[in-house]
Amino acid sequence: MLSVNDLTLHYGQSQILNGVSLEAKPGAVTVVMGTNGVGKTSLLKAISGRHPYSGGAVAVNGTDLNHPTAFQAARAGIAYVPQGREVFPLMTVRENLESGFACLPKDQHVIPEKIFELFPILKDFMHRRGGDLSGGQQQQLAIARALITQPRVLLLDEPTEGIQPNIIQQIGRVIETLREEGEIAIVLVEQYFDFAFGLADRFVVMNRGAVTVNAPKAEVQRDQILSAVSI
Ligand SMILES: Nc1ncnc2c1ncn2[C@@H]1O[C@H](COP(=O)(O)OP(=O)(O)OP(=O)(O)O)[C@@H](O)[C@H]1O
Repeated sequence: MLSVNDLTLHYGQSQILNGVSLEAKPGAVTVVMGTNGVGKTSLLKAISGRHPYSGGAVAVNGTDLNHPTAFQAARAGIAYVPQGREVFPLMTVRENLESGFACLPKDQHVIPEKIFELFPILKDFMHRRGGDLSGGQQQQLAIARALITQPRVLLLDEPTEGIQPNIIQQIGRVIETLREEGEIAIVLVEQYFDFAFGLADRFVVMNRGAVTVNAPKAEVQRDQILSAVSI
């Protein structure tokens, strides 16, 4: 379980997050939505240790991570798939996957067969360079690399951006599979409304660095969320 409590974040003098709180439970998809620039990516960066937060707390299963570095957050079970994927272009698919081993003990440096069940294309392309894959394949590689770290929390930043429809469907099925397995808390930042709405168990809507809606799907109307995230 991921708990974010009263998180604030600044870039220099600009305050971007103004006390964000949310919880994400294992086996559930928590969708974070909001218009451009409200702070969704900044929130994921703060949770994953990619940018320091100024105040508040991030905890996994009740343990406060206390301003973690990216490595410490990964060790604590937080995996982050950034917007734009950040696949290593000159490294092979295998090497990209193996980079996820960095936060695991040596005896766990094995790529689980489950990765190839979720993403069969990666098995065929193990020796291709990351930069030679299509955008959709790179997105699958980025999610697979995150799963290699055996996370308890998976943060996905706009995984459908610039991806063709059939791969978006595959990514949706992977998210559903992870939800059914019930081990990982999934936090999905997504602008593709129908994709996000279809997968969501809980909605967090942000506006200007603050949470304006935080509710389970059963308690919200589609149009309510749609109007909250439309300009
Ligand atoms: N490194 C940075 N330095 C200064 N300002 C930044 C930095 N990164 C983001 N910002 C600003 O912080 C605000 C929030 O950006 P952020 O990327 O978190 O929003 P977002 O909701 O993810 O937007 P989008 O949907 O466009 O990705 C924006 O005004 C952005 O310009």
